[in-house]
Amino acid sequence: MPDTPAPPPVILGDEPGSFPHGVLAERHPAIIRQVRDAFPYDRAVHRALDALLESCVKGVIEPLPADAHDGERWRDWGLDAYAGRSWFDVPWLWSESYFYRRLLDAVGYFGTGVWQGIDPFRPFKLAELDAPETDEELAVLDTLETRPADERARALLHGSLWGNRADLGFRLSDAEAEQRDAAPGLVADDSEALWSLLPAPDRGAGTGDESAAAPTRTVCLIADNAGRELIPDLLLAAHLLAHGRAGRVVLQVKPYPYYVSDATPADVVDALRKLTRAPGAAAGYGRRLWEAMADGRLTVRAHPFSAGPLPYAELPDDLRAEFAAAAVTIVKGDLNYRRLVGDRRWPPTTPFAEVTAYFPGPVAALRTLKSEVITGLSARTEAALVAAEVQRWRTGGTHALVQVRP
Ligand SMILES: O=P(O)(O)OC[C@@]1(O)O[C@H](CO)[C@@H](O)[C@@H]1O
Repeated sequence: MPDTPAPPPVILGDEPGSFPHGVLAERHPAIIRQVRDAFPYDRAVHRALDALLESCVKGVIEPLPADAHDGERWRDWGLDAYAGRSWFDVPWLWSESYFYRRLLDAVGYFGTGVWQGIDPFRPFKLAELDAPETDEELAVLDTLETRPADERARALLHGSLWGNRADLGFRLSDAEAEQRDAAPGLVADDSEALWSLLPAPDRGAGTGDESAAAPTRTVCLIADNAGRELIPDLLLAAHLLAHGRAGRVVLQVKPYPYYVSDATPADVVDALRKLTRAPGAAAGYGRRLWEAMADGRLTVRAHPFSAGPLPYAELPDDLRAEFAAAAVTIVKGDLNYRRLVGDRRWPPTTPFAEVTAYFPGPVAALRTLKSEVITGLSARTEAALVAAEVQRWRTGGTHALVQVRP
């Protein structure tokens, strides 16, 4: 049997000065401060936030409270092995996920008191949804109305891709991120392979009702951020449904607030309301999506694994079966990319198809580059990026990719 080389090391946060270390040592304390200032929390919450702040920079990972509703799940996800160790010495992906779980505990999200179920990130998400930039982006839909369907499809795909820059956690530790111009061109672009997985029906042979053409084709869309990313994701979903490229879209969101701006079911509702109340063409998209929710062509799922600390190689059976049955699973964003390829120090030219071979069905990644993990670059692209930016291209959020494994 041929020897399979061992995969490269998993990323930890233990190297001072590195990007992952900065997230644990600086971004997490900043998130605690921001959340604390955004609500009139009581003394118990302030004390719990103080304790989390102390623990996450100087302390060790502590177990969940004995009565935690998801204690067993987190034990299955490795808590027993990591409890008592420094946040910096365990897989970075795991540390980050557990931080958000602990933050929700600290603010009483899972408790029985007054703060139960209150999203600590909601004020930031709403501010973004109401920002003039969001309205400007929606107004662009009016100019697309008269364009051919294929051109509209490509524009909406790019809208969804670049929407991934709208990540409130990222902007917290990189305040200039939004001002930096996006780099023209993608570092990898398999968008044609994506479209060939989702062919538009042949209009000549059709009944006139294009949406009837692909009744059985399901697209799974693993969403990332709420607001200015989720809206273009929903617009893309609406287009796929309306033009018969998909008969059904399953939108996977997080079951609870996570990574500051990650979308939850409540955020989907906010985004749909925003669309239906917008002027111009946007309202039509909103109305069609509303109807699609009602008749089951658009479903929202919030699986616990979506906010789990593990790579997708460890998908639970039910999700595995869902993705296996989909025409394609579209995986949005940086964190989901890390989970898809494994949060490891891959040489950038490692083939994307190789590292995602385990995925149960066709998969497409739409991501702006905001962390060090990368696969599937050509040697030429990597060399050009390094020549221009040393390693800054990996984390600056200015580059993007569409990678597909059919
Ligand atoms: O998944 P997203 O929203 O595109 O990005 C998440 C992110 O901002 O958070 C992580 C660091 O905390 C990185 O993976 C990335 O920079």
